[in-house]
Amino acid sequence: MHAAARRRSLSDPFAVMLQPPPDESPAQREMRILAEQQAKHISDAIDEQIRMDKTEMRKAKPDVKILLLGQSESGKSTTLKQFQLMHTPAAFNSERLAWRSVIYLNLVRSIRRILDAISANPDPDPHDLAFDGASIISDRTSGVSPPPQDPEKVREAAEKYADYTAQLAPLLELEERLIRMLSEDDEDDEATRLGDGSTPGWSVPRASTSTTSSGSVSGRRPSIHVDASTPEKTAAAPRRAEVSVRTTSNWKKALSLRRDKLKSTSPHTGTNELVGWWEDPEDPVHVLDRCKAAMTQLWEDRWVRARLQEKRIRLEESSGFYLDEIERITSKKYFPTDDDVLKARLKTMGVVEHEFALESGLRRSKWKIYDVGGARNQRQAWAPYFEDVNAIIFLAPISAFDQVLTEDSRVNRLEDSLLLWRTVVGNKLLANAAIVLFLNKCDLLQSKLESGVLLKSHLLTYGERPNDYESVSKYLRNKFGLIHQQHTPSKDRELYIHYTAVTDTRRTATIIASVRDSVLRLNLKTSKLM
Ligand SMILES: Nc1nc2c(ncn2[C@@H]2O[C@H](COP(=O)(O)OP(=O)(O)OP(=O)(O)O)[C@@H](O)[C@H]2O)c(=O)[nH]1
Ligand SMILES: [Mg+2]
Repeated sequence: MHAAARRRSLSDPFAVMLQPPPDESPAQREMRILAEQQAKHISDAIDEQIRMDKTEMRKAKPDVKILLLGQSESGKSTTLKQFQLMHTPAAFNSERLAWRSVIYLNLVRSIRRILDAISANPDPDPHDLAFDGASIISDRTSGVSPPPQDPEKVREAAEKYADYTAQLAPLLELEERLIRMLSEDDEDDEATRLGDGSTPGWSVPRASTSTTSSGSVSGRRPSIHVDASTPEKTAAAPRRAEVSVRTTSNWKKALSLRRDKLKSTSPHTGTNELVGWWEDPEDPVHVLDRCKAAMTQLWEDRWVRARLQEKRIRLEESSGFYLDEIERITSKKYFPTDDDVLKARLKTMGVVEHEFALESGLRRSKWKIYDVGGARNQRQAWAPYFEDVNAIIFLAPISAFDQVLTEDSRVNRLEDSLLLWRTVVGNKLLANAAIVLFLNKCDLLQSKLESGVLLKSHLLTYGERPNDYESVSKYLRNKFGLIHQQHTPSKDRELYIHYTAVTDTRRTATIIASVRDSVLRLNLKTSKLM
């Protein structure tokens, strides 16, 4: 309340009572004026405090709350990285070095996938089916036993496998070490509590870890762990399971700060000096450097490529693919580029919150963006965030039409995306939220179609339509659009659809700017209506 409004009028009985007495002496008058001045001073201070509190409150409340939704590997965290690159580049840069370990881990994992694939006695791994883009149709008919093998070929395969495994054994040890490094600041009880990722304790917003644009973390400690939660990922081979991260900041900090530990005592001055990580004999880069030639040989081996093709393993289309750049990635002074960081794959567990200040025209707005885990056992954590969200960015990786889910190899990824989309757009809590659909991984869709993979083999309703990028992308756009139209609880809600490849910085920057403007425009319209 303003001070003037608190001053009492003469009709106020208290004001009448407080009127100066008619026989007031000059000394009394002076005292009274002083007291009134003090009271006014206090009253003004209170008013100022209230005004400041209001401003603070306005500051604390984000203008826009956005949820990134979509199945696992749809590109949610990559989209968030693009927001960071555009709006908090300093924070992105400060975390760049920490991504090195994830990139190494992705590279080592690709090598292990090849070794598994060429193994003479392969251990059937449902992840590989999901990973290599095996179609749901071919999976369902794969009960046929393989033709009898030529003994000479079997011997050759066994020799090759033994040879490569011996040369690359240090990499397999390095994989364990990298996982340990990434989870070093994890707490035992936390890791246990996380369990299968469905513990109610962290599935509600309150329990989420809050990260700000500058990368600071508040709330619970993060944890990175090998996700052995899904049925397929049991005792078979925990190393095969994907490495996941509950939050993104502490591990980044821990690995960036590792640089500070790299001090050596100078032989000349006797003082501690900061040195590069490559001077640290324990750094993973040395193992990678030693295995560089064997890795390159393995990846370029035509016999190996033929085995991968037989098993329909298309590593080039997989997440965290760096095999074409072994030389650069394993060099001693390797420093991840923007593209390397965007390509790095680390599965999200739980919900991660990021804040951004976005400029649009002359207006600066505060955005909170929530990145969630998209795997099936993560989805129950989404609903508590629906309530007052302003917009949803839903990512549907349309290149995945011939792939199955990692967590359930019976389910086609496109089918899962369509069902998930239907649930999201039909949700009443989201009736007032703007819906933005990213038909993502368009780059992969294009190369997949060009390599001859037919959409109609996986999506029967596609029929005899042409199998080119234009026709397929348009068809899928219409399919998603129609589901929205049929299931939306508010008929006049606008749907914004974009064809995206969120690893492409230039293209995504334009799309993000357009999303920002649409969301702000809608927000303004809604607040005027209220
Ligand atoms: N080529 C290509 N790769 C992409 C694209 N979008 C994402 N990726 C890659 O796909 C992988 C998975 O992306 P993420 O952003 O980690 O997926 P997510 O949706 O956060 O997955 P969860 O955390 O498991 O829910 C990463 O290695 C990305 O670099 C794209 O449009 N094109
Ligand atoms: Mg993620």
